[in-house]
Amino acid sequence: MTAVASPAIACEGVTVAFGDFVALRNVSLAFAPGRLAALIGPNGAGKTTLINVLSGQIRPTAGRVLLGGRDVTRLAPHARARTGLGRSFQIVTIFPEMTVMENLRLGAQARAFGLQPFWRAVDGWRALRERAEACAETVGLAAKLHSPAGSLSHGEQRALELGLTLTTDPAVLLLDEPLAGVGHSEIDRSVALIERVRQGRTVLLIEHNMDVVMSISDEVVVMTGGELLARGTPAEMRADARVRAGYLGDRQPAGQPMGRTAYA
Ligand SMILES: Nc1ncnc2c1ncn2[C@@H]1O[C@H](COP(=O)(O)OP(=O)(O)OP(=O)(O)O)[C@@H](O)[C@H]1O
Repeated sequence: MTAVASPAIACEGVTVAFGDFVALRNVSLAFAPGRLAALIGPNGAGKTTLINVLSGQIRPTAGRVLLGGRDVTRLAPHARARTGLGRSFQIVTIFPEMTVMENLRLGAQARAFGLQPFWRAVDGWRALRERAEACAETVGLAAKLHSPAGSLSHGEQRALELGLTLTTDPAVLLLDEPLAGVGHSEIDRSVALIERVRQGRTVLLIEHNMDVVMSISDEVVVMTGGELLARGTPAEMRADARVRAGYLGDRQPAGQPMGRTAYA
């Protein structure tokens, strides 16, 4: 009998209600290791809510979340981070007056040790510094290690944000609009960076830029009104009549962002 690998991350029957409003209704999804999937859909479709459920920021009203086959539904975000899950947020969450190194070191510390004092760990400080340097190198900020984060361009700040998600070397990365606010001149560089960090990882990202979604994704998941509408390869989604009618058709000129997000 052939062994079937567990999905890297999955949710089963997830429903999220905010009072009377149902933001997610019975959503089941599984992502195979090493794939990059994009979550698309109009504003309010439930994309961020789903990412929040997967990362532990929101406890679902019903359903469960599995990480590498293990039920993590009741684990807090930092506990999930320690089991190999990284996430970024729609807004940049770095400390502008701290240097790139300080941001990364603090990020590594918070994720690796939580509220525990890091100096309890053997060689904790050196390990944090080395991890921070490696992350800076990966996201192309090695030359800016000692620059205040606030002095970086927006694209570089996004790169730093991505670096922060890598401090625990996560197997699964959840990225909420990693290109939000990145100007045209920096998009190619940011996309190349995502391509680099996805190596050896499973990535689920929310993105409104359809050109980027169609070029980097192994698969596309389309949501609307808190439910799954369709799922498939970029080519399949382009050809899907329901998806075309809703998002990719005449209403949506090629290359234009979908929904609210504007690109400078
Ligand atoms: N904490 C909350 N309390 C009440 N309603 C919420 C809460 N969080 C989200 N919602 C609602 O749930 C719905 C889904 O929101 P969500 O942010 O998941 O959508 P989205 O697909 O990520 O949209 P966008 O592309 O605009 O970010 C929206 O109608 C939103 O107003």
